[in-house]
Amino acid sequence: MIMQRVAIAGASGYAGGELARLLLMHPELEIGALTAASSAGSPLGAHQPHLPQLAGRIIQETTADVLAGHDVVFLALPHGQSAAVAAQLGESDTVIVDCGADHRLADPAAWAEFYGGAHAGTWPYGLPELPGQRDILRTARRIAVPGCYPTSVTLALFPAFAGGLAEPDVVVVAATGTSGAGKALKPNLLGSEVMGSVSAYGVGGVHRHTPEMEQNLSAVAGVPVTVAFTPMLAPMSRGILATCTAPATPGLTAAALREAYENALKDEPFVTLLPEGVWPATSMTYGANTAALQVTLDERAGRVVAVIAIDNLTKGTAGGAIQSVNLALGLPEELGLPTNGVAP
Ligand SMILES: NC(=O)C1=CN([C@@H]2O[C@H](COP(=O)(O)OP(=O)(O)OC[C@H]3O[C@@H](n4cnc5c(N)ncnc54)[C@H](OP(=O)(O)O)[C@@H]3O)[C@@H](O)[C@H]2O)C=CC1
Ligand SMILES: CC(=O)N[C@@H](CCC(=O)OP(=O)(O)O)C(=O)O
Repeated sequence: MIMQRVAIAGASGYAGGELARLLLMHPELEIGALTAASSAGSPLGAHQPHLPQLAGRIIQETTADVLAGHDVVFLALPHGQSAAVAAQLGESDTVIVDCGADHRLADPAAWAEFYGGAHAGTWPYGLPELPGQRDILRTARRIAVPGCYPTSVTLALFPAFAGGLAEPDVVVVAATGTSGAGKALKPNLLGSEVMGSVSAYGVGGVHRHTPEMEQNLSAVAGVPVTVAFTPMLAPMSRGILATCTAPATPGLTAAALREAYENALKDEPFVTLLPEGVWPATSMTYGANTAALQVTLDERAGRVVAVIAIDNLTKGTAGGAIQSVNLALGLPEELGLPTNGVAP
């Protein structure tokens, strides 16, 4: 069997480390160059000690020359850097996968409002579960990996909007772990600030993932969907738990809602609709490329309520990225990806 060679730019970071962990388990992808910035020249084992199989590999500079000659290049770099590196790589048949935000948004005005600076362009969106998206990804040579919160919220609500079961007025409250912010030291992420406390941040419609959620759900609904999004920081390293609600369309019953979700998700390998009465917890999805989902109708408030858990680094970044790459390379979508979590 001829293995396809894969480079990871940003290998010393959280997303790069999770890509490497998963790629070590992939039967048809082999890890080639590992690159970064300030850590170039040092062994990967100094930055990702949980990956002994790669401990002796030396991290290289992130240059077009080092990344050339691979079948797939994952860019797990800060916003702005991935567009710059992708531009240096130029036109090629290599599958280039941006784990950052640079190529996710279709609307340059939304980019300018939430990120600022020049919009790099729009690449095929790496969420195979979105209706119609699998076929697009099968021929894609550029892939924009969704943000971690948009992955969770889109998976939680797309069955409701695809079935015309909810009004386009979404409210999301979601808690995330600290790894979502990356490895660099940030004052609000010091252990003494995070331990034993849950706090809201990015309140009031300013979080940069808001337009991405609206983009995804509007495409499914066929009308503009607004999302009122409140993120929260929870004292855990990994995980997102998102509670997503929207007004139910008149006449919707709990049974019809459940049936619509069952039908929409029955063939999805990485979205589990939990048995009725079982509610998602981040611990169910730790290290798995699986989203754990539950839905109900709040009949008193007249709202669809969907609760979803993902691992932000697995389904929310690296696992979702490899799932899309499997499609782009003509491999089985599930190949090499863990579906089971770790419990307790
Ligand atoms: N963490 C998460 O849950 C998620 C992250 N992402 C995205 O993945 C990307 C990486 O995030 P994350 O891993 O958390 O971030 P980290 O801060 O943990 O890692 C950043 C990585 O990028 C490297 N790097 C920084 N600047 C440059 C540069 N100029 N040239 C080359 N390499 C550079 C760093 O290298 P060095 O250490 O040598 O400086 C490091 O390897 C981001 O775009 C983020 O949006 C997406 C979804 C979720
Ligand atoms: C705790 C924390 O700060 N979390 C990050 C998670 C977002 C993330 O990782 O998203 P990108 O893929 O767009 O980088 C945040 O809210 O900005």
